[in-house]
Amino acid sequence: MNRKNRVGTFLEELANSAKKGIAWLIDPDDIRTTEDLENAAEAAIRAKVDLLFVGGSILQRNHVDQILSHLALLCPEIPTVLFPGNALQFSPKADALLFLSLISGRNPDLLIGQHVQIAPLLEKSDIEILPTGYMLVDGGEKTSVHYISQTIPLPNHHPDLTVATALAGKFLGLRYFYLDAGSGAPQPVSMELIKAFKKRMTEPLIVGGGLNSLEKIKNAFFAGADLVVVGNGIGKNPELLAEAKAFVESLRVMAN
Ligand SMILES: CC(C)=CCC/C(C)=C/CC/C(C)=C/CC/C(C)=C/COP(=O)(O)OP(=O)(O)O
Ligand SMILES: O=P(O)(O)OC[C@@H](O)CO
Ligand SMILES: [Mg+2]
Repeated sequence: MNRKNRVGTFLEELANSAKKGIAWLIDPDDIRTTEDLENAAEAAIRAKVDLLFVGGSILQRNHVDQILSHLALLCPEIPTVLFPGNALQFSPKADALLFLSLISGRNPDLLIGQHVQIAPLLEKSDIEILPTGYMLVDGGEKTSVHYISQTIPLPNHHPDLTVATALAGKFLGLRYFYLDAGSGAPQPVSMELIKAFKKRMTEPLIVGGGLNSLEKIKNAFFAGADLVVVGNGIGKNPELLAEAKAFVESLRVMAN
């Protein structure tokens, strides 16, 4: 087994420098034809996104495997990262897997259950495994993840709870953290929460949910997010990816 460490190294590099990254979350349900996928790959290459996340809370059909195989041919230079709502979405065709544990919740199936189901397959694959503390934050509205996970999100304005949760995750051995306000959240994760995390934690921080404008994305970065995930915002404004990436590039130039 030759397990790579490309995505983890990239995330750690972001956390240990002034560099920032952009991931595009592709919802498999939005990919209906080969043309949809070709267009997505072309847009990802044009915008120079750093990572392609693939997954959803639930899927209408499971063609994740096909999507990942095609993406590997269409844009081999952009790593694909599975962002699974459950073990059914696992595919060894991705470059990496967010091995999410929903540490903001108290649903044992999403803390350890789904993980046990998939562990033997993971051992046999050479996919990169990213042990990730996934923290759902109240984004002002109930989203699919709230409903599917049947958990209560962290309050968006009580940083001590988020920091305590992240610290517990770190002491359990989790190496990456994801603050998510949920897909399409009216209010993204607050700058206050992101800043509080970054003040106490050195681990890479992924932030997503409701980041549907350049201003919101910038705020997440200014507060300290290392990698920003954008999903639904792209459907409404296809230029958002390129704009966000251009902003990230300008920070890179300033840092050098
Ligand atoms: C480790 C493995 C294999 C599984 C564990 C899975 C866990 C813990 C998941 C946490 C909870 C969860 C359901 C996360 C899903 C996150 C996700 C991919 C959200 C994407 O957005 P959607 O909620 O599908 O958005 P739309 O409603 O816009 O389609
Ligand atoms: O679709 P959006 O709102 O960008 O959210 C992305 C992702 O963080 C949701 O889990
Ligand atoms: Mg979805």
